[in-house]
Amino acid sequence: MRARILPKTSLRRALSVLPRGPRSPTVQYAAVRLASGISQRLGSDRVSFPGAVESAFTNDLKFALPSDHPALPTYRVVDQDGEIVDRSFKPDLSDEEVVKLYRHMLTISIMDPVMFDAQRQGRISFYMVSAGEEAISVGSASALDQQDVVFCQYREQGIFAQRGFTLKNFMDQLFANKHDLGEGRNMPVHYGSKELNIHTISSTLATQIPHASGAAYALKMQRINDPSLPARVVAVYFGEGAASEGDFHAALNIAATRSCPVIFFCRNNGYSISTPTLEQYRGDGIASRGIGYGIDTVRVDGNDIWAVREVTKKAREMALQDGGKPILIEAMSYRVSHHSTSDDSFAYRARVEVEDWKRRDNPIARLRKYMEAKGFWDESKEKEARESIRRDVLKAFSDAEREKKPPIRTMFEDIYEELTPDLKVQMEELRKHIEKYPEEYDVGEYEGGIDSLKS
Ligand SMILES: Cc1ncc(C[n+]2csc(CCOP(=O)(O)OP(=O)(O)O)c2C)c(N)n1
Ligand SMILES: [K+]
Repeated sequence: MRARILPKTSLRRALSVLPRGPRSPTVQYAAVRLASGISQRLGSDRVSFPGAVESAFTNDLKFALPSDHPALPTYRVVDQDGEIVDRSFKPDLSDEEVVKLYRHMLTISIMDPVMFDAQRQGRISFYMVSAGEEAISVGSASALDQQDVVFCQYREQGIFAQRGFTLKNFMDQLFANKHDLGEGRNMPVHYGSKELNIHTISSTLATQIPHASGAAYALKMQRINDPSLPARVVAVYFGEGAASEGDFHAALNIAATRSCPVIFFCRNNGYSISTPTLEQYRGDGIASRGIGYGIDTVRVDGNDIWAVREVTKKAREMALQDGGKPILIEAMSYRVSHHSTSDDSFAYRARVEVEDWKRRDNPIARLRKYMEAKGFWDESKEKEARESIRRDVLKAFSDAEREKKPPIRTMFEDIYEELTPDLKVQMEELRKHIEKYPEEYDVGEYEGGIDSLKS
């Protein structure tokens, strides 16, 4: 007899009728009994294992094969030619709002090569561009609430731009000047903004993912204690390479078991530095992992800003249902650029592959074609937009480059509320050292020079 497979949701449904919050052992056992009661009614055996209460018994010895499961489809609304392919789609933005999104994508794509070249000229120490991924960051950010909490990896400058990070904010961080919100302590591109609810980027891959689950759990608990608080979700971004880290798995599982309102947003761009996805995994991308952890999952065309917006809007809605739950979005794209200024990607991929991709599809060109077809964009508007953005980028660049670095003293601050006696001694040692070797240190670059080290 072939066993009947029960809907996966039945245990969850059984648990959902029970009161929320930590459950007593008796309540937990009741939920398992309830769920196994459902399976008994459908005619399977009487015993059910606590680890698989919804699994029916079978006499067929059969291994589940990945090939039995077709790859998850990739949702899209607008195709490469800017044509709407989802007939049910209704744009929810005015023409002016669409232009705003487009300008944010353009801004990033104009700032990126300027700063990449600035690194080559030795004017900043490092840079990473996000060419080909502008729709993912701008589109998803446009579907979040400003109060939602965001964790980024490092290739999501479009999220910062969309949430209100200005060109000055970008440049101040890149030049590590005295206006940098991080006081010059991080490598370039490791932005963060408390005001915009975006946590500071960390170089250490995937650490942001469990942080995001924890933050989502905190939001959920705060709202249980005070239901008048606004409903917020956490959105966390990472590459498919970062999803090979243990932190990714721990984060998904804790979010699933604790029902945390977090959107896991994977940018699958085909490469983790030099490692192509073919060598990174054998399963159906990152989406299959979400499903494996019991998380509602969708795959989307990352070059289609409309599709990215639609799935993010829906994901946000779902993440707030039933008291909160995690969602996974896998956005497919292609990393058009080198990984960073420290990489030459033609050492591991063919130039023709990249050229092919550029010709075939591009998120900015796609939205431009859409806007032109709708009749609210044309060549002269494009030219004006590109020129004015380029002017703004160069102005912010030269303003930020001219500014002094933060006071040297700031390197001792913000660890403790006040400088500890030990830190005061170290600061004094540094001051004496600089005074002893004045030719070795150009303290004039730093706000306040050596005086900031006086206690
Ligand atoms: C824990 C850790 N391991 C390795 C690295 C080195 N590293 C930096 S970026 C990167 C590739 C990550 O690729 P992916 O997550 O797919 O993002 P993408 O760069 O493609 O946007 C690696 C291996 C790191 N920063 N941290
Ligand atoms: K990647």
